[in-house]
Amino acid sequence: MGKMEAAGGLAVTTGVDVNAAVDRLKADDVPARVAAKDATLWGPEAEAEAAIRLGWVDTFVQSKELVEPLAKLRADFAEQGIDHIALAGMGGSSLAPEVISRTLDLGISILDTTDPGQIVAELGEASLRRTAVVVSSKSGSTVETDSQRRAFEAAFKGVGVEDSAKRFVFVTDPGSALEKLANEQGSHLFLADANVGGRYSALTAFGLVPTALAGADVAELIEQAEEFATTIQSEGDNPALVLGAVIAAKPTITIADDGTGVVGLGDWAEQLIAESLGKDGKGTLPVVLEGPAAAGAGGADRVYATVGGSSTGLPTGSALAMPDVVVNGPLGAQFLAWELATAYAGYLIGIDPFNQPNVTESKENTNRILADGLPEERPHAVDGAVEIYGSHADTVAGALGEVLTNADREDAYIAVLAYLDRIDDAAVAGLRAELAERTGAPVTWGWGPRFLHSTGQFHKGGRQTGVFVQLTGEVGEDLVIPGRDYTFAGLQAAQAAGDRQALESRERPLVRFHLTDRKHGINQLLHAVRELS
Ligand SMILES: O=P(O)(O)OC[C@H]1O[C@](O)(CO)[C@@H](O)[C@@H]1O
Repeated sequence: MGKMEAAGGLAVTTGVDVNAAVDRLKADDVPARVAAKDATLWGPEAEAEAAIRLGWVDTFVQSKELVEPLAKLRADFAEQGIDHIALAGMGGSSLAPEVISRTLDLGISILDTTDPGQIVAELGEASLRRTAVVVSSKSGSTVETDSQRRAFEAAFKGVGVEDSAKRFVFVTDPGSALEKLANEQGSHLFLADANVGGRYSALTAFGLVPTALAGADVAELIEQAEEFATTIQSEGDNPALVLGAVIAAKPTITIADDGTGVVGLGDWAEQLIAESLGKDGKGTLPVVLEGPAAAGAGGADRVYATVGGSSTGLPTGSALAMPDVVVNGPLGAQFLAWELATAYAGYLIGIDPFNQPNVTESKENTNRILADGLPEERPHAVDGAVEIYGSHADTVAGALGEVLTNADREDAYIAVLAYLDRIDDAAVAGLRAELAERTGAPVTWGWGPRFLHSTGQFHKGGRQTGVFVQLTGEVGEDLVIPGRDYTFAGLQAAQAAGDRQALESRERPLVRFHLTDRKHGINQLLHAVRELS
């Protein structure tokens, strides 16, 4: 399948012709300049941010200091009968732990949501008694994370857990409100390297604290990164350089696990690529696939990547869609390789890979809605358990048909944004592949509010060709957020409405399906899409 470059335990094999881009990166000395943390590389406007965001290039070496204290804390927890880890965190503060947890089968509960049902499900008494909660936030002020922390605190107290502050492990940057709170209430505290942005923080305290507490051998992950780091400036095989050129090569990159041992890296890489590269009206759109050769994997406008743990570089994808690039190697090496590659792609595309200028807009809209109330909206039509907004159609099938028509133009992509429970409502994600089968456009799936910290940046800051489908749903059991005058359902609805306003202000088509009964509504959506040709 074209050429393979392998070094430091990781192999990148690709049929995409990236020779010119790789030559440019080499001629401009980009690998050496990134290794030397040269903040001038992405231009004068990016310099100030880059100066405080390049720590990830080697900070994993310092991360070794975490290994012993984390082993001790895990043993202390075990002595107290605490053997389950829940993680409250969004975006870069939870996506790397999720990949590590899935790859090593650690069973960490990741709460990157405001869906009340998903949170209530974590608060059962039996599970609470054996749970420690890692609260991870670089800024210390992310609303979802803060709300989740408050819910756990109240729940621990509610079931009579003594000294509940000691059930919390905070991971944050020095000087944040979370650091202050940890010190005030006596919770466990791990401070992260402030010179690493959230999406580049996999091998810092953010990636390692929750996973080590759940039993991961994080020393091994660090060693894998260290081995791979020896290749950064290689004049010979340089897999990260090739991967960077591949990421920059086409408007879209689709990503699937190849089934050889790294599970779910696509969700993490999605945030890294979307927030780093989706801005200034350009960038690469990442699309996470359900598996090898899923619908919409390949196409002239996209690079299809598979990721696996085996270092043989042999793809296991079906003959239906052979990958354009195969990235094989252990997880620690994968993290560093994709981070380097994204920074290189930013250089090639001419984008600052360290800021996320459009993320705040939806957050500000949400805050305003929480203060002033939800905007008055009436559905255009009601079809069974589904209210339809933002469409001229009277049926779900008709409205989905409009989505396909809107996406029937060069450069368009479809984004389905589901503010639902990604565990209980998981079946609805089948909509992505169904839409992908029926259109030539890339189709990306996002669970709200999780995607707001990932592809949300691209949708508002990248190429303005998105066709959006927003899904919201009635809530069964709501949950108060202690100390706040809104509930989780209120926050979730305000986030959906805030993002809707941000997208609509760009005059992008957005149809919203509100499920008045989630199970029935999901069945209806899936049934309706299958009726479309
Ligand atoms: O770790 P924090 O500060 O809670 O931020 C979580 C996420 O929110 C963002 O800042 C913006 O969406 C991401 O870049 C980040 O990973």
